[in-house]
Amino acid sequence: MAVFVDKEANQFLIHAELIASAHMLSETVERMAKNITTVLAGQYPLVLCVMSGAVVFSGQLLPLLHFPLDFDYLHPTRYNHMLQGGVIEWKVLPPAHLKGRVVLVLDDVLDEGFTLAAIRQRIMEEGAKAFYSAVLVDKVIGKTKPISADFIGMSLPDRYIFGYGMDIKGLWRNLPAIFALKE
Ligand SMILES: O=P(O)(O)OC[C@H]1O[C@H](OP(=O)(O)OP(=O)(O)O)[C@H](O)[C@@H]1O
Ligand code: HPA
Repeated sequence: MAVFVDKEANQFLIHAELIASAHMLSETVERMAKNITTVLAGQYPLVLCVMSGAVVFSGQLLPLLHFPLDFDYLHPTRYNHMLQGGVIEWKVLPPAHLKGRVVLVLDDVLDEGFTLAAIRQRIMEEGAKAFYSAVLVDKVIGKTKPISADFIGMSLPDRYIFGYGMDIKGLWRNLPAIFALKE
């Protein structure tokens, strides 16, 4: 099993192209933290990490937000180890203590936008006072999306990306940079 996984994982890396380096990502997250601070400092927001893809982004961003906040997570999934999205399945729903709060949702990638739109709908239905979203990557897909993010790290072309929290068939969330398969 481990040998088979190693082989598949190495094949992905051999055919990968660097899209955003660790240095570029750290500068991007610093800039986002400044923008988020300008808008949300003093509002005691509830910050929600969208598991699993936003785990690295959230972990890097949080220590740069120097104001009081609460932190929790939610887990919808739509890709489930596939390269194309399907129906949204809620593995973990947004927490009940969001009622009356200013909520900031952190996600790794805004692709077709269905996941973030479903998250916003659920959070507003549960009684949040205001909804903000920050995405590390906004993909340029040439189609109108059902939602746009309030804070965007970088726009990238419509290619499947992985690393920095994002998986390719469940693998390589642990890479420190963002890669895409060579075209
Ligand atoms: O804009 P969309 O096309 O809806 O896609 C974006 C969502 O897809 C990914 O999650 P995924 O379903 O892969 O869950 P995971 O992070 O647990 O793998 C990603 O983390 C976003 O939340
Ligand atoms: O390009 C992607 N990479 C990883 N996860 C994703 N979820 C939507 N698009 C992507």
